[in-house]
Amino acid sequence: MKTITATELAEHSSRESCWLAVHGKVYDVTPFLDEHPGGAGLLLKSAGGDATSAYESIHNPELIAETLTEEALLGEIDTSALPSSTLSKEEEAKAQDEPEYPPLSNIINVDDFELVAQKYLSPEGWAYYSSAAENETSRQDNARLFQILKLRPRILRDVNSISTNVTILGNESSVPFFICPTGFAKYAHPNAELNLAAAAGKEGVHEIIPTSPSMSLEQIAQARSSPSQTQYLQLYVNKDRSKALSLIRRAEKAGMKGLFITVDSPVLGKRERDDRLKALSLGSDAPNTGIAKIGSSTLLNAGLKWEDLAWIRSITKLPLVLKGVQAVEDAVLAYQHGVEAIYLSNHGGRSMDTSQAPVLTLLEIRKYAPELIRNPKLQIYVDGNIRRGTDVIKCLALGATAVGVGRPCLYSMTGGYGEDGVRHLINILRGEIIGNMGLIGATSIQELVPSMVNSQRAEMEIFGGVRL
Ligand SMILES: Cc1cc2nc3c(=O)[nH]c(=O)nc-3n(C[C@H](O)[C@H](O)[C@H](O)COP(=O)(O)O)c2cc1C
Repeated sequence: MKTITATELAEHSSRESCWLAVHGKVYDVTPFLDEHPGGAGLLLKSAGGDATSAYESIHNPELIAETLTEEALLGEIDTSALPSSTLSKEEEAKAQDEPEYPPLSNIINVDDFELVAQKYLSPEGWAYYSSAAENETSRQDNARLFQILKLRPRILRDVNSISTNVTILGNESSVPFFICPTGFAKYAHPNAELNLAAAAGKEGVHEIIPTSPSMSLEQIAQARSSPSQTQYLQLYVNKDRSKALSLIRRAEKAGMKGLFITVDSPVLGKRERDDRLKALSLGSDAPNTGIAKIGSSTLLNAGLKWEDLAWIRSITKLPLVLKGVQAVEDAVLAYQHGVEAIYLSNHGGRSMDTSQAPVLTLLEIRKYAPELIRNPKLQIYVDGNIRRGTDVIKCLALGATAVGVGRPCLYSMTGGYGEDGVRHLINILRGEIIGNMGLIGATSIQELVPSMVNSQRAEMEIFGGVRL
């Protein structure tokens, strides 16, 4: 392959001729400038120089080969000849002046991690992680529902020995919560999904890997701490069936134990904080494009239908979960279509704003289709602002098998905490679950029963017009 010098590279730093170096290879991205989902401005920022860290902070290493034509690859460059940092003087000064983050022993609840994340993350990273759709009403409502559900502790039961074990899709988990799939984990830590995998394995927790992680599925599978560690793949079913099939085959080969098919985002929710920030930083030529749009442009499939489940079922033996069920009617349909589990979620409020909180959907199912609750053929998972052990206990008592934790897992890696931060987060939640199970009078998850939750106020919000 041809060798390109740093001087030669630097000569191509304009819209008319834009070359970039990524991982020691030089690409001519001029014809791709206007197709880049993040806008030409992002590419031009690194034009004529090394774009590796900018590329890596967002993209999966495989994406470049999948996206650019063979002709775009011009040659190799000796990376030691390139300037070691593309940071501006102000950015370098800021980096040296990094704020100190508290030791993990000072982080005593899940929300403490959010405060660190807000300080640590770049404005883009913070907007992408923390934002939700439109007025962010659903994100806030997910939290409000947990506030109006009240607990009814039972007394004088021997709670000396408490077990939090559950079985999720036939696999043992030490706790009734798992790590949700989340994209762009590298904003939080350079080792991103490797931290999540290692921490989950050491703590006996399951994790769901997103369709488009920031490193390859195979690398994440290799980060397991034991071969029996449980990982699942979240699937945005690609419009192109051959691509969907090839990802499913990779998931099987990499030992994933189930497919979580995301169904709450046929199109992308309008994330205004995310879009606004990108629009500002890229200037007037930028499309109205936040990180979410960049990441999802090739993933979402607006044409996906119930009938497509039969095709997925026909090509794999992996258990299927529908992630993003938001109404009892769809819970019943999912059951009729024979999926192994439904996952009640509004995507952390990031898809449709004012969509009801998943725990309200759980109450809706209890009211209209109680036969689905604790049904041996169907597990139910819930997510959306699970931040306390009591939130977990409320969902389980009302019939969920397990719950998902999203943003906090990303936040827990920030501040340089990495894998230790994720382990600390898991143990904070585990401790709160054990403590509150003791207080409520339950020694196992099975002993958490609906009468331990006073859901009367929340039930007044259940939709009255359901016809099944
Ligand atoms: C930054 C971020 C990225 C996400 N990426 C995905 C994704 O790629 N696929 C998916 O199914 N859900 C994704 N989600 C949704 C989560 O899986 C989960 O449903 C939600 O975050 C749960 O709410 P919580 O963050 O309040 O715990 C993402 C959420 C966040 C915050």
